[in-house]
Amino acid sequence: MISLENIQKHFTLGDGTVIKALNDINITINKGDFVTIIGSNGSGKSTLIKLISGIEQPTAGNILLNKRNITRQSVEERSAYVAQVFQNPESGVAPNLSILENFRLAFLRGKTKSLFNTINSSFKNHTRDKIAALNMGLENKLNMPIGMLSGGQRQALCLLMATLAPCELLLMDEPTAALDPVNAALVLETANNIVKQDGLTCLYITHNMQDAIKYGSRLIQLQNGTVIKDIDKTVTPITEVTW
Ligand SMILES: Nc1ncnc2c1ncn2[C@@H]1O[C@H](COP(=O)(O)OP(=O)(O)OP(=O)(O)O)[C@@H](O)[C@H]1O
Repeated sequence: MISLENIQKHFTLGDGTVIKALNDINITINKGDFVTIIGSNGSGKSTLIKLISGIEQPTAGNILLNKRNITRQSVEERSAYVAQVFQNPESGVAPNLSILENFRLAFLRGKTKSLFNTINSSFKNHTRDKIAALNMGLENKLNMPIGMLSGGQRQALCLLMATLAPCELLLMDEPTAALDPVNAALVLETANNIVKQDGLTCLYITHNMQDAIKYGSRLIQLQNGTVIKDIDKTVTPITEVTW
């Protein structure tokens, strides 16, 4: 589905120092893959995700989506098929808008925002049902500003919102880093269910060894900007992960 061909990403600092964040990455991610990405600090995980979402552009190499070259496409253009959940639950929400209004904005991703004020009862009921499935009791707080919720509650909603509009690729960069273990597990289970139900392709960065073992159908390990492991977990189940 998505291929990274001979990807390099270098950052040049103010003093001329060049940081080689990614070196000659060649990966093909197939439709339906749930790829867990691990690696030590600075190994290039976030940079890889940013290249796929379009936040960063590669220094060299190409990114192909269904054989179409999207290397120079903007984040906005890619938002038609890429959904992203960030590490910080503050990101990706408008804190002063209500839960319902945030869901409306998410639903309108890639469409005209002039439809923002057309929240009808059907949209409200649909949103309530989706949120009720989280079992967090948030379906009764649709008019509450989303900024008043806890980090875990917000992150669970971010995940639902990210996948509200049709998308093919879900990118998650340490989505549970700011959460306690109970909320982290809830968010990951929600993600896992959405990925399976909607048949999404997913890239998920984690520093948590247990999560790296438990979630995903494939595991990629980066080190110093290169891929050092690429394991199909459906063929070779993993019981241990070392950084
Ligand atoms: N905008 C930037 N400017 C300069 N250097 C950068 C920039 N973004 C990333 N880097 C550098 O690129 C390398 C890879 O960074 P990246 O954030 O991708 O690593 P990571 O594996 O996600 O790390 P972590 O686990 O700590 O989040 C690091 O050396 C980092 O300092």
